[in-house]
Amino acid sequence: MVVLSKPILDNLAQIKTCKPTSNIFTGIPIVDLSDTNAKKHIVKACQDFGFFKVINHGVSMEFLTRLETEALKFFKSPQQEKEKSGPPNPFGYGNKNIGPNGDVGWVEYLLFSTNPEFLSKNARPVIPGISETLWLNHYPACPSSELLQALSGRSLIGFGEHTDPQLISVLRSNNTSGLQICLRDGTWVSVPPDHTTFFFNVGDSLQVMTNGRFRSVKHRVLADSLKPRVSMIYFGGPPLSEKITPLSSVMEEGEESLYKEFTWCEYKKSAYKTRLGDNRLGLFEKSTNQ
Ligand SMILES: O=C(O)CCC(=O)C(=O)O
Ligand SMILES: [Fe+2]
Repeated sequence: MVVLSKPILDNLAQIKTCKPTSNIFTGIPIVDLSDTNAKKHIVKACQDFGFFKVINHGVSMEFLTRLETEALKFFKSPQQEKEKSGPPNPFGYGNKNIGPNGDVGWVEYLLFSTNPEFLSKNARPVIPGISETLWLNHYPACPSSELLQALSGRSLIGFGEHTDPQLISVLRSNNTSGLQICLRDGTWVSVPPDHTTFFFNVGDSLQVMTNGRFRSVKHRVLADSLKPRVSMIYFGGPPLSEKITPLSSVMEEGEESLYKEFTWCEYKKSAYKTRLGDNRLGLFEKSTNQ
């Protein structure tokens, strides 16, 4: 019998585990930004999967490695030091608790705003007029053989299943696996990591703006017990007061919106009251007989 020490049991108590899947997804659409047809490939990928990987993006490896090194430096600092940058409310350091409604994961993170009032004078938003957040995640490797044994082959959930509420998310990670996406048929598949590329995923707002043509993809992260994973995600969302409605340019004649009208501010407020895995868009869907 394995007798676990109290701190390890405390660590495990609230964090969910799941059976690791060996389902490696080899069909991820790859968009080459140097290809003149890149736009077409992006649209198809957003329709089919809500997910794609970008190569030839022009961001230097040296810059990405520097960012990763700085992120790791922060996450390796003493817990007390890190806590001084918390809570993540709305920006700062968070540990295990994700959001205010009881979601927990094997993850610590740092949330930044790119809002001008928080930025140094040398920094500027990536897309002016868009509400932007940067999120750094660190999924530590399993700290002890005791915990590893207690898991008995199961994986700790690093970041539980969810869709991103914004328009688009751009993710770069180190070469540790963990990210999984849910395909249309409900199968979870693992995305092979690639530290040289960026992964893009469609968020809820873009699903609404395309009246369901683009798919806000459900995803999650399983922690790797042997290697830490570090990821950085840029979330581009609408401005706060913006109404989220289907774009007239994508609608066909006579086509009705599948969603009730709402602003990004209303959506954020409503999402804040839900759990990570809830279908947040459900509240804003029109019922079929409306
Ligand atoms: O850390 C990752 O790889 C993805 C995390 C994620 O989905 C998120 O922060 O919304
Ligand atoms: Fe996400």
